[in-house]
Amino acid sequence: MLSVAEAHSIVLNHLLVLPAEPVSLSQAASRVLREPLTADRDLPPFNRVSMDGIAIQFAVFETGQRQFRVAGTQFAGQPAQTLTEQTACLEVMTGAMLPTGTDTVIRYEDLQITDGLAEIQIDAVQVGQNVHHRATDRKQYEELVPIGTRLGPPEMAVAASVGKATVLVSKRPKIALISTGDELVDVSETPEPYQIRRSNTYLLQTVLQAAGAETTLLHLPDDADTMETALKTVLQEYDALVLSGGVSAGKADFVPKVMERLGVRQRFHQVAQRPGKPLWFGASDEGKVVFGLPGNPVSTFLCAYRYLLPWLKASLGLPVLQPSVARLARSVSFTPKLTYFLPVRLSVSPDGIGLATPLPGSGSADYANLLQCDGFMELPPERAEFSEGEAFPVYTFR
Ligand SMILES: Nc1nc2c(c(=O)[nH]1)N[C@H]1C(S)=C(S)[C@@H](COP(=O)(O)OP(=O)(O)OC[C@H]3O[C@@H](n4cnc5c(N)ncnc54)[C@H](O)[C@@H]3O)O[C@H]1N2
Ligand code: MOO
Ligand SMILES: [Mg+2]
Repeated sequence: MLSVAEAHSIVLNHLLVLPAEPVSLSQAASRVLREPLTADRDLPPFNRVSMDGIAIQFAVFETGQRQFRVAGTQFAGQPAQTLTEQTACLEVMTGAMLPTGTDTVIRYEDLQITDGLAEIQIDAVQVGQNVHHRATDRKQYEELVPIGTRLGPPEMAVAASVGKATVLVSKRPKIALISTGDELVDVSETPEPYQIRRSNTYLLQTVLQAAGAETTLLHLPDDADTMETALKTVLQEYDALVLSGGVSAGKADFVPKVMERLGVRQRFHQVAQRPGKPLWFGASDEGKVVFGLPGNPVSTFLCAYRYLLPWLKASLGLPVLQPSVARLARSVSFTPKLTYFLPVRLSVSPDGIGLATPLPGSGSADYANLLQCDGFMELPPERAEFSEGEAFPVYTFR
């Protein structure tokens, strides 16, 4: 049976190829850049006054002069004025252009202005102080944000400041999230005693939307022909399908068979792991990708976090999620020769070390257990005993 690392690597060999599309900047938050952002002007574009006060010529201050006649006021949003009389000054406001003929700004806090005469009350003045000089942050044409960056708050601010009203980004992958199972009813329905409400697709939607996918929720019964007919259309309309349920050994587990009929070639079925052993993965020759996640909710979640999310991030050109490392807060035994994804609660010990406390629970159908869970610790298959204090990788989702 395939190892976790082998399955992960096969999944990452089937990334989506996403076209680029222009979107207006107001719709671009969290999208992934397909063009670099470059400075259209120097940053800052002019010598910018950075404190409210007066602008003077430093050479005059150096001669010992402390009183300067106020010759006018330079506000932000105006072209630069010129100080014609060298021994005078101009009042200047933060964000204004530094007036021509001046080079230094003294704050109001360090002055007294009486009857149009400003008296400087400090001696420690540096030439050029309180001026944010043109091009000191970045030069015109310099690349500010490279291709492949996700547009977070600073990137959005930079895009706006360089005039990108429209920005080229990766198209969001269209992913269909499909629950399967005759026992499943809609969230709005009252289940019969033999039914439950479907929950996996809501879990999947939360994982995938946050990472930038456009998702649609669908449901199919446990009937191979109905599934085949419906999925034929779905495959044409979406970049990828994520099914939950119908992939293990039951008489109503039709997903692998239906996918084969639809020309989606199986790349693997079953991974040496718990939970999630029945995981199915396939791709069509046209590049459509299908994840068949095991239906038990904890398996669905683990597989979504360990395989689907890295695949989506890599398809978007984003860094694939890296596990953190924590120490086991108590010893654990697990004898099957499978990678064991242990649900844990994370905390920090008094000496600053990350601690993972195993959560008791009744297995992979116990989705209520996830409410207390911060992540899954990945314990390797070749061992059965894991001692308190040993460190292992943890995939966290909080
Ligand atoms: N003989 C074997 N039986 C099973 C095996 C096995 O290897 N041999 N594997 C077990 C494991 S591990 C898992 S996990 C499940 C996987 O089952 P399927 O992927 O075939 O899923 P279903 O049979 O359709 O459902 C399993 C379970 O999950 C519930 N479910 C399904 N979808 C949803 C949903 N959208 N929301 C909430 N709950 C859902 C479903 O009601 C079932 O209880 O198979 C084991 N069996
Ligand atoms: O993946 Mo199954 O969830 O081990 O029960
Ligand atoms: Mg089944």
